[in-house]
Amino acid sequence: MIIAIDGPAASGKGTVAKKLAEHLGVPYLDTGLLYRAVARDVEAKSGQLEDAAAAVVAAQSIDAQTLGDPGLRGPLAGDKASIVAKIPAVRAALLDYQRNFARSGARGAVLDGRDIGTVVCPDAHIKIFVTASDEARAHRRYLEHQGRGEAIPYETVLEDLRRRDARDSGRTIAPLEAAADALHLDTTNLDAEQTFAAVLALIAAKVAK
Ligand SMILES: Nc1ncnc2c1ncn2[C@@H]1O[C@H](COP(=O)(O)OP(=O)(O)OP(=O)(O)O)[C@@H](O)[C@H]1O
Ligand SMILES: Nc1ccn([C@@H]2O[C@H](COP(=O)(O)O)[C@@H](O)[C@H]2O)c(=O)n1
Repeated sequence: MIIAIDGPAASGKGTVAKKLAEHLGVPYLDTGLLYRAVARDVEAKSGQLEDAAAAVVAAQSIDAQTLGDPGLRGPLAGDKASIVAKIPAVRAALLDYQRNFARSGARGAVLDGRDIGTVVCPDAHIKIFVTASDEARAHRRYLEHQGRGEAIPYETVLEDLRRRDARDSGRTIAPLEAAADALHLDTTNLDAEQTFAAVLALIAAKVAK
């Protein structure tokens, strides 16, 4: 069973996707890391995030071993990722990687991102679009930064999130949007455990249909 989980930044999709994959015993891919890695590599090579040719080379040579790089975390890496993510040839170059991953698990896989249900795995058995209010998402990310000892003001975090969401939703190719057949989950008033329980309930209801 392929499960596609999409949603805006800090909606909690990665947390629930990872937990779900562990629960089901299937592989999990955080596809945002691919775009973050492309931004890191293109910047190291050409210094220009908008250098489409260099970005495509970086996308074609993604090294899974480097996706755990702590330098890929954080708001700056996310912002840079959203710049290379607007380049159509980069998205095309990452498609095979993501689709091969989705097919790699004998019993399925869980992928999270922005376009998994719409573009990467349009035939996914389950699609979930996770949202939360801007303020709830910013608060979560603010706490996350604090936990890492990074003192970023809440207002800055909120502005960063909104700017990135606008870029992701407004791009012409594979924008952040729910697939027509996605199940929607608003996690504004749910903690991570409640979100996981809600996702399991959505899946059970869909499978029972
Ligand atoms: N339901 C929840 N309630 C409160 N906090 C949550 C919830 N889900 C996740 N979190 C916390 O919120 C932060 C963002 O969660 P997460 O990284 O899963 O979001 P995301 O949607 O995958 O973000 P991104 O797309 O930027 O990677 C993390 O610190 C996480 O621990
Ligand atoms: N399927 C995806 C996943 C991510 N992106 C872009 O990467 C940025 C970083 O993603 P995170 O999930 O790690 O925050 C994101 O803002 C998108 O621009 C994408 O386009 N498609």
